[in-house]
Amino acid sequence: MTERLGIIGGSGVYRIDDLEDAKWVAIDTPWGPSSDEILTGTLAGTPMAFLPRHGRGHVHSPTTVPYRANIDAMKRLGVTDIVSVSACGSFREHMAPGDFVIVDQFIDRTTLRDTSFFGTGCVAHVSLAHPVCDRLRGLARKAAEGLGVTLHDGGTYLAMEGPQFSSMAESRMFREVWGADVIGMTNMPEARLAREAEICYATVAMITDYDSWHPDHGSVDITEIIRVLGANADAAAGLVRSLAGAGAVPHAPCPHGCDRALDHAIMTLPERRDPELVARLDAVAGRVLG
Ligand SMILES: CSC[C@H]1O[C@H](OP(=O)(O)O)[C@H](O)[C@@H]1O
Ligand SMILES: Nc1ncnc2[nH]cnc12
Repeated sequence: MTERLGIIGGSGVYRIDDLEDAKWVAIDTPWGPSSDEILTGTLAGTPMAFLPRHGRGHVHSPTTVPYRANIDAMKRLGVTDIVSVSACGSFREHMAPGDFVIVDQFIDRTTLRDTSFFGTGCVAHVSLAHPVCDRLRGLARKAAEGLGVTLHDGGTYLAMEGPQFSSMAESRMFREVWGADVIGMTNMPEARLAREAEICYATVAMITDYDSWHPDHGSVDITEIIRVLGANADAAAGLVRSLAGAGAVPHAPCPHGCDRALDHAIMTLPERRDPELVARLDAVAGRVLG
């Protein structure tokens, strides 16, 4: 199968331009439909698969995004590496609206989502100590250089359930006590599921606001977020173009083992596995389930 670079576009990023042989394709998955059709094509010679996380027209809330279907569909299309381009609030004075942060860690505060492909009848435990693929992160950082935006190399992304923004007390706690740098609502469980599907994953956080902690910036305001996203549209498009030329695909074996995450992860004895669940795992875990 053709290997592809996957891009998951967040708020404000609903399509990518300049693809050769561009085609929106619907992929059937055992986890239901993905957020939208997936845009396939070639950019800078690289086969691509682009998925608007919330769907074109922003249909899905952070809670109702079908994360499992999205990752499964990307896997079925041959995606080996996914870069998420996401709108985020900032907990750091020096990470200002308009800046990009190349995230390297996550804290998961989501509560209402399916967080795993595995379960009763096929139990698996993958490592998530380093949820971001360091090689892909390096490529994303390089791709973001020269876009004319201020870049921050490394940062902890806190994923909240939403859809409401944080209270000021939460915002202060996340920043002062928990050490988070940016906040969003979507990259978990996406990163967990990508790891289970043995897909390298990295996030470029586009800072849109100072959340609710900053004494000089009042509380987070969606109108302002949309304004910043609009102002960043060219930089986001430039990022995707240079990511395509960054060499993630064709995919060499991942030095961090993201693409072998299931090697020793499945605990359930073959004779005790649920055939229905095993069948649903054909794309995600077919490599190890046979
Ligand atoms: C439009 S502000 C809140 C919304 O934006 C972010 O989405 P995404 O990560 O898909 O760019 C955030 O997580 C919320 O879903
Ligand atoms: N302050 C914020 N909190 C959560 N998600 C966001 N997305 C953009 N800004 C955000």
